[in-house]
Amino acid sequence: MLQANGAEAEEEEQAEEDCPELVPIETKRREEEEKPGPGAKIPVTIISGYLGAGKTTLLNYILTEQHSKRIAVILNEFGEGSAVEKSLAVSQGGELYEEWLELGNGCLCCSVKDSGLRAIENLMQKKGKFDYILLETTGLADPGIVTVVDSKYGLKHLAEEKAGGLINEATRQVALADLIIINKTDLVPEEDLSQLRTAIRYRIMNGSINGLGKILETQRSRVDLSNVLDLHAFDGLSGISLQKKLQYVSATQPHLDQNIITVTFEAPGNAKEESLNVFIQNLLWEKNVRNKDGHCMEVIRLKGLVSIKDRAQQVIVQGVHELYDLEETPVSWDDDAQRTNRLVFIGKNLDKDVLKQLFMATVTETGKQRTTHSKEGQVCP
Ligand SMILES: Nc1nc2c(ncn2[C@@H]2O[C@H](COP(=O)(O)OP(=O)(O)OP(=O)(O)O)[C@@H](O)[C@H]2O)c(=O)[nH]1
Ligand SMILES: [Zn+2]
Repeated sequence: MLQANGAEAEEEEQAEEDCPELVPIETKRREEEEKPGPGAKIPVTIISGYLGAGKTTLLNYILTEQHSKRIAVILNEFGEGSAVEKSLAVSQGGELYEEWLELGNGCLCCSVKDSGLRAIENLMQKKGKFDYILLETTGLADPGIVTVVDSKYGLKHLAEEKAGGLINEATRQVALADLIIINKTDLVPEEDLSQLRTAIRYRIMNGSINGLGKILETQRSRVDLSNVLDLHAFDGLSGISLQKKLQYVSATQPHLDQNIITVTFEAPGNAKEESLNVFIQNLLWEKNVRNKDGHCMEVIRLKGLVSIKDRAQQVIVQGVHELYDLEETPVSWDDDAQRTNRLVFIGKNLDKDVLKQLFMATVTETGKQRTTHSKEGQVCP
């Protein structure tokens, strides 16, 4: 199923010539590593997983947890909304060496061939400043090595049907992972967890190149770091390099689910908390917000940095399917500066103008929360 045919094999060879070897393995001992020789390799860990599963939470945990490792992070971004993602994701201080990489809404294999690879190369030039490179890819990107799975929505993602009987993203991510982290175990009862475990094991056995993914369960992505950073321990077993994996995937699967798009915008002003909640609930719970064609918008993932009226602190909005949170950050708005709300929506049938207009209605004093694009009493399927 995942075998390359002749033409694809040629493409693979071509790609291999273009791409410097990225083999993520061969961690040297600390002492040996102090003076990195020409052949020294820095392990690359790719954190994959469906939208909102907990990848950034895992990155943040790794970056803030006490450990003696020097880690570089490349975090992919969502187009213009990158400022949001950065402010949500960056852990301050430390001696971390960070380099930001815009992958747009793209997939990893394309990105690794152009800007992604260059960013990694740039990091390689700074060899000696860090021991590991971590790279986060979006849920829709091609699979990597550590895959984070959402306990609450994982089964749904694994079961999603794709046109033409193609393997869905969630399944590919799980099948290709060296390490699978079942996260958010706090959100589900044991029966659900056990069902998810079974489904994942089944996918590993049946859809896999390596078939040896290790499974861990976490809350807030708190995993024993040796499991994440020392993936070379598993690699010997999988017998296939990162680059090969990416090529297998790019040769056999369309890159992204075309129907799912990202919409981002910025808007000035202070939102009224109650109106903001109604806006979000209409989108995530009622699902009664329609685009210009009359199709109901389906938001899979929502994140943003918002300004709420009478609150000094910046507030982060996080939504994953029907669940959402408004969380005050320790960061205060600069009094003199215009407060700017930044929002990122990922989903189907999204319309930027409509979303922005509805959001703007929550920030104007007179704005009534009235969605001209929702039909009374008619809920989307
Ligand atoms: N209840 C619960 N929530 C969690 C857990 N881990 C992460 N979250 C929340 O889930 C939301 C999404 O987490 P992120 O780490 O941003 O997910 P992500 O995979 O990086 O998301 P994308 O980059 O948008 O694909 C945030 O609101 C987190 O606080 C957990 O173990 N339990
Ligand atoms: Zn993230």
